[in-house]
Amino acid sequence: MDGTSGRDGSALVRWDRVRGQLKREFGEAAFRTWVQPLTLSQIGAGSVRLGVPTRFMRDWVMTHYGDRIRSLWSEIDPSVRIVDFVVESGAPRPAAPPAPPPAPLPAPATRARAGRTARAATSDETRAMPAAPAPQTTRIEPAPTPAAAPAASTREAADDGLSAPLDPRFTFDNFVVGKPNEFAYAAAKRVAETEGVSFNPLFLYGGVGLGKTHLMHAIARRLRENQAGCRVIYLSAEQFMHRFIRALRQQDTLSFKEQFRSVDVLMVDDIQFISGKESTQEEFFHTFNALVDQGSQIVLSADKSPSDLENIGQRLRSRMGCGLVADLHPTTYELRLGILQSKAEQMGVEVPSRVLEFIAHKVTTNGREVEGALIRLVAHAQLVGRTLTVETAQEVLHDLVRAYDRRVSIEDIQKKVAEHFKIRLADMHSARRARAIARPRQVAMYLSKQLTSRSLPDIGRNFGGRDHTTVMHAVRKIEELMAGDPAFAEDVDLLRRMLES
Ligand SMILES: Nc1ncnc2c1ncn2[C@@H]1O[C@H](COP(=O)(O)OP(=O)(O)OP(=O)(O)O)[C@@H](O)[C@H]1O
Repeated sequence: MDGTSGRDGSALVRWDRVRGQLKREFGEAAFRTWVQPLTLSQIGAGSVRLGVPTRFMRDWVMTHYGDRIRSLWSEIDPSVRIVDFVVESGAPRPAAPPAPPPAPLPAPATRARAGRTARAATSDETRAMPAAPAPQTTRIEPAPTPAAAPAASTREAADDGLSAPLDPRFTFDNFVVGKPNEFAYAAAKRVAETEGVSFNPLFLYGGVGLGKTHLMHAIARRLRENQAGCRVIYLSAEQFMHRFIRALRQQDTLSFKEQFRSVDVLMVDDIQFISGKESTQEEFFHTFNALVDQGSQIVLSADKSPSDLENIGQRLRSRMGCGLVADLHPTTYELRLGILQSKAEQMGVEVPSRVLEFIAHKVTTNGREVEGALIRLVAHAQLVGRTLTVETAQEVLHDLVRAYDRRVSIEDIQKKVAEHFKIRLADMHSARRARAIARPRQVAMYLSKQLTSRSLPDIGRNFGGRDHTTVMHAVRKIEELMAGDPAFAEDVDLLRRMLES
């Protein structure tokens, strides 16, 4: 890389064009938060180096915008094939808090998937860089095509062009196990750690963002690590279909069949994608049968159980359901908290436990959304130099919290608690002090504090005009009782889960 001639006027013009296009595509707010702080550090033969102010920001930009930045550079200057992101402490930080909220949450499937094609630079690549200060470099290269696949520097890359890259964060060690996913986790581990076939197929299913892809990647990685020579192919059903269509177009279905039928483990993610796509289903059905017959392992994931998949032929559905079907249930508070702790650790940031608890209470959908909320909060705090507090979280995540509060109201909580403890709803507002009445009322106040973002005085008003200190006392009392009495804690937790579902 020629650092001296690097930042000439024409390079800056090209960088401006890339930035202009990014702004049009991602919008003003995302641009201001993520693209504006990048600086053109160097440009040389075939590569561009961009400076990023923090490591966290580098990871986020690389995952969410890296591929697009690289392809825009290549469009404007076809000689550019590599874009490096380098943490440079001197790179500008945005002067003012970005308003509106910093960045869009990653759009469920597409953004996240696009991010997964990026890979961290290997130490060899980093050594090849000039001696310029590049302590934390991450590089985006074009996804290898079969013809141009580089000599494998990672195991994933070694697996010819068939397999999709594996996200290095999606390992068994990073998967948080709780009641909702313990069965799926155990089944996934069994497949990953058994030589030969376990359950065929293993079919993992569950709603959006509950960890199916994470488990699939973990299985593939573990198999490759532990079983040398085992050919493991992991790809999405969409990629399977595109490969099939390409083979049809190139009149090369024979080698397509050979490729897919010679693997030891075939893993196909989001199999619901082939709903209504009859030729792909037909081809997949034959591949499936051939692999089962020859004793290869198959692992599939979907958003529904095999029997509930619509527009997939009956015979394929029944084949898919004849191994082990394991579902991932919606997350609980504890699981979300565990996921948040694990993600914060992976991001290398210290987040106060009260903040993590706040997110786990307020963002109740799935792993992807809680992670998105955490990233957004940490990015905001880092970029505008604020400390991570519950108040910051309340402010930065206000849209998510509001959406949640619309779902659970104090009235819902009162009704559910009254029903559960068999007291009259009117007693939530009454002045009666008998313990049989006062305790459920305290539970309802506690849950109102946990499950809504209403203030203490506001909660008090909804309980017969009580004072905020009464609510505070109720919250403390219930926390104390829960800590000392597991049966009571379970009861309160059950109520919370019913309200959250
Ligand atoms: N139990 C868990 N432990 C750790 N991380 C989790 C867990 N569940 C979900 N996640 C995280 O949530 C995010 C979304 O998970 P993943 O992509 O695996 O979801 P999915 O079930 O495949 O969703 P989709 O159906 O949308 O593809 C990932 O970052 C993943 O690491």
